[in-house]
Amino acid sequence: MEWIDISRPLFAGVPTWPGDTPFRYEVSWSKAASGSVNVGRLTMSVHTGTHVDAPFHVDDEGRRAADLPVELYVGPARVIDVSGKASIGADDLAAHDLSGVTRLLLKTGSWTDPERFPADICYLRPDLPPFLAAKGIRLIGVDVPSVDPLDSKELPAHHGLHAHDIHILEGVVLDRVTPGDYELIALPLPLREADGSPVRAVLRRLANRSGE
Ligand SMILES: Nc1ccccc1C(=O)C[C@H](N)C(=O)O
Ligand SMILES: [Zn+2]
Ligand SMILES: [Zn+2]
Repeated sequence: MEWIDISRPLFAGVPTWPGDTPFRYEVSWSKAASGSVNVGRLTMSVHTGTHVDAPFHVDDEGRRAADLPVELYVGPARVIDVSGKASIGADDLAAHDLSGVTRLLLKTGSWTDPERFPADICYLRPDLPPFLAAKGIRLIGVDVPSVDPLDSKELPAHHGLHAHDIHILEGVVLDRVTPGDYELIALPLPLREADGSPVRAVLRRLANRSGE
């Protein structure tokens, strides 16, 4: 089985959260100047492209990127299609059998133009975190830049997920991914202070178990 890259490419001009630090890569020391190598430097918000939020993003006492348990970001994951909805709550997932699922990726299809930051996205309603926690889910992934509405200041989904110890993966690309069971790798960098981290996220199909 092939690995499917579900990461967004990072380049100058990659869509970023309005007002946040633009992505930049520059060769700070060129091969010509150094006589031996090109050496690059990155400037970016950690919430760019495909990334994880660390609890410190919404909680001053919360864990930083380097404290995130690697086990959470490697292992079986279920991809489900929830496209065509303005938001997702417990009702929307009631028809899905999520027994045994610890990592859940929601294909909302609501970030349609990868070249632009979306104007409107499918978000998670406040009744979703307790529902997911009751199912045993520990990691939720979405194909949009946030689990909350883009204009939200209170961030109920971020706080609700954090309160239920469910970790957040944002900005995955699921357009080419068929719903089903996969092996996921989406490891954060060991950034000691950071409130999140870019990740390289990949999926590999697992042998079919359920009929989904
Ligand atoms: N970059 C920002 C700048 C200002 C305010 C919010 C953000 C965010 O990134 C929030 C988003 N819910 C996120 O976790 O990615
Ligand atoms: Zn984020
Ligand atoms: Zn977030």
